[in-house]
Amino acid sequence: MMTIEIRTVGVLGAGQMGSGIAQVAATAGYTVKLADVDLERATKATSKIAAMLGKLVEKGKLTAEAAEATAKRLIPVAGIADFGDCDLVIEAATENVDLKLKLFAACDAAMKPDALLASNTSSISVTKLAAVTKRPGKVLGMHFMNPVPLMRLVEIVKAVQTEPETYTTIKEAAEKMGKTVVTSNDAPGFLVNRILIPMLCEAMFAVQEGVGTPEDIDTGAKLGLNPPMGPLELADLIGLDTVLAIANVLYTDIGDTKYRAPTLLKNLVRAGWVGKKGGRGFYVYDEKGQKVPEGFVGTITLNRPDKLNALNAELVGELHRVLAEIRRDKDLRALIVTGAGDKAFAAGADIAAMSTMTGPEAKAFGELGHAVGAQMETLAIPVIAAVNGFALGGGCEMALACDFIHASTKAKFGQPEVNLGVIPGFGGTNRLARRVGIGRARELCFTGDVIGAEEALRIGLVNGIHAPEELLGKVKEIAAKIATKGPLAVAQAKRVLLRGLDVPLPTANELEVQAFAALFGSEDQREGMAAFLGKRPANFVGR
Ligand SMILES: CCCCCCCC(=O)CC(=O)SCCNC(=O)CCNC(=O)[C@H](O)C(C)(C)COP(=O)(O)OP(=O)(O)OC[C@H]1O[C@@H](n2cnc3c(N)ncnc32)[C@H](O)[C@@H]1OP(=O)(O)O
Ligand SMILES: NC(=O)C1=CN([C@@H]2O[C@H](COP(=O)(O)OP(=O)(O)OC[C@H]3O[C@@H](n4cnc5c(N)ncnc54)[C@H](O)[C@@H]3O)[C@@H](O)[C@H]2O)C=CC1
Repeated sequence: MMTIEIRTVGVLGAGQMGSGIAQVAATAGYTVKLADVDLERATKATSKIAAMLGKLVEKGKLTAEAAEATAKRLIPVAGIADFGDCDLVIEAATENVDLKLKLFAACDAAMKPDALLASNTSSISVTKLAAVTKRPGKVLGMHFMNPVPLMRLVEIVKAVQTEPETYTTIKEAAEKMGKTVVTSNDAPGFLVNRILIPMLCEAMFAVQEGVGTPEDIDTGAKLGLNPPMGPLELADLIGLDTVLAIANVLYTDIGDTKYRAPTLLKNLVRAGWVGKKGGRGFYVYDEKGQKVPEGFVGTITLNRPDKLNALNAELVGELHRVLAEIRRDKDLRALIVTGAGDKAFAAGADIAAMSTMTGPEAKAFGELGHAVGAQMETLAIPVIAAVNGFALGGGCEMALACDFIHASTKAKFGQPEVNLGVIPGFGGTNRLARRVGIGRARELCFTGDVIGAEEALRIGLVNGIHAPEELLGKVKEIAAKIATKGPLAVAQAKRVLLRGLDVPLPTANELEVQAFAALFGSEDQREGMAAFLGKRPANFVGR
């Protein structure tokens, strides 16, 4: 019996797997119709694939003509109703049996009678899916691996009903997409996940029982067993929701408790921490999907909210002590300073306390504030101010002593000391002039005017403004990004930028050359450059 010749492929589900399948199918010369829950998602995924093809052109792995022709073969569509002219539909929607049964019945109704229907399911019975269609002989599993464009395997799963011609046609199609095929009969988890999922779950049980940290488990597996990724890194890549769904199928269908999912996995999924695609799983990821080291970002919160975090001798003294401790902490790579409550970063030095101070007492207090500013400026790690409300007087000065400032849209800045018959005493006059220019600093210090976040952004006092509820998250993202960079390099950049401000340009340039050269020979310099050349993320250790 002849089976259909495949020209047009429908892909249902435009997530990480569906997008990859659409890319390799279009690259192989098939016309591809990509659908998701709506046209918008399918269109977004199509644009992402086009961007990915563009990257391959930049890297010289694909010609511009081939990329253009491939992109033209990719058509986002609104849904299953558009699959009428497809010769093959590959379903790659969320791993949920009820959903897939519904989608299979709908595809079957929309597709022409001789077209083939495959599922990329990781674990669900293909025989069960075939049984809800009127074409059970034309159904089978076509299990691609993640990331689809890079992984060479397709596991073909024969349903009980699959006709031999269906198998042969699909095998040829997979090979045309550049893949090697292995064949599995329909059993829970097929071949690859039957082996993989218990291994991933075992690694999670080890974390759950406190046997080792995720880092040690992954490093142990990578260096001891030689796979390219550790089991927990791989679970994060697959998606913890998908791993849980597969584990549940294995457990339910085989009925052996050795396949049960760890509570830790269930809890992570309940928390929405589904791995790399969601930004957090066993590890934390930035927007580019790069792993962000945790525990490297510290936060100091000025905590006296009933007085708008006004800086009295006790609070400034405590700040001085904590900063001295932070200087000795070899693990920290960035520090955030913010204020408690939702009204103030710090509304200045404590006016009640200052009102009774003698000249010498005021001098001592001012010197303590200056010492704190100098501590922040000379720490080897960047200090970022997250200004969540008023930053007035000494509060504005504390923020200015940080390397840079991000603020909430309701932040207010000012040096209103002239209203009290004094001037800034924690370094505000000079740091403000260096940050926003002498003219603006003079006006702010002479008038005592208080300015809003927009104006602070306009004059360069702050680097960015954010909705109040997003401020700390955004600043943490910036700090986390810095924490992924070479700590020695960041420290040298901070030092050169600070010291360079106060010396003539030729001297500043000399400082830069010395710092640049000093980094050569460090472990981090060797690692950073080797990682670039090896096309992998760098793992900096600060040595
Ligand atoms: C002599 C040593 C030299 C060393 C150098 C020191 C560093 C300097 O350069 C000098 C300075 O910082 S001088 C201080 C500059 N800051 C100001 O003038 C802002 C004062 N605060 C305000 O205008 C309003 O609270 C504000 C507009 C911010 C908010 O108004 P609200 O009506 O929303 O809130 P309030 O009801 O006023 O405030 C809530 C509670 O916080 C207390 N407070 C606010 N700012 C304070 C401050 N800077 N010092 C002491 N207490 C302060 C305020 O009194 C109130 O407390 P309760 O009355 O007990 O509820
Ligand atoms: N993540 C992995 O490493 C692998 C996953 N798979 C399988 O591939 C399938 C998809 O997984 P991923 O792409 O990782 O998940 P994903 O969460 O990245 O993508 C799933 C996509 O399905 C879409 N979807 C949900 N309901 C839909 C509906 N009613 N109609 C159309 N689209 C719908 C979602 O909007 C989403 O875009 C699952 O069956 C999974 O088990 C197979 C091999 C590896």
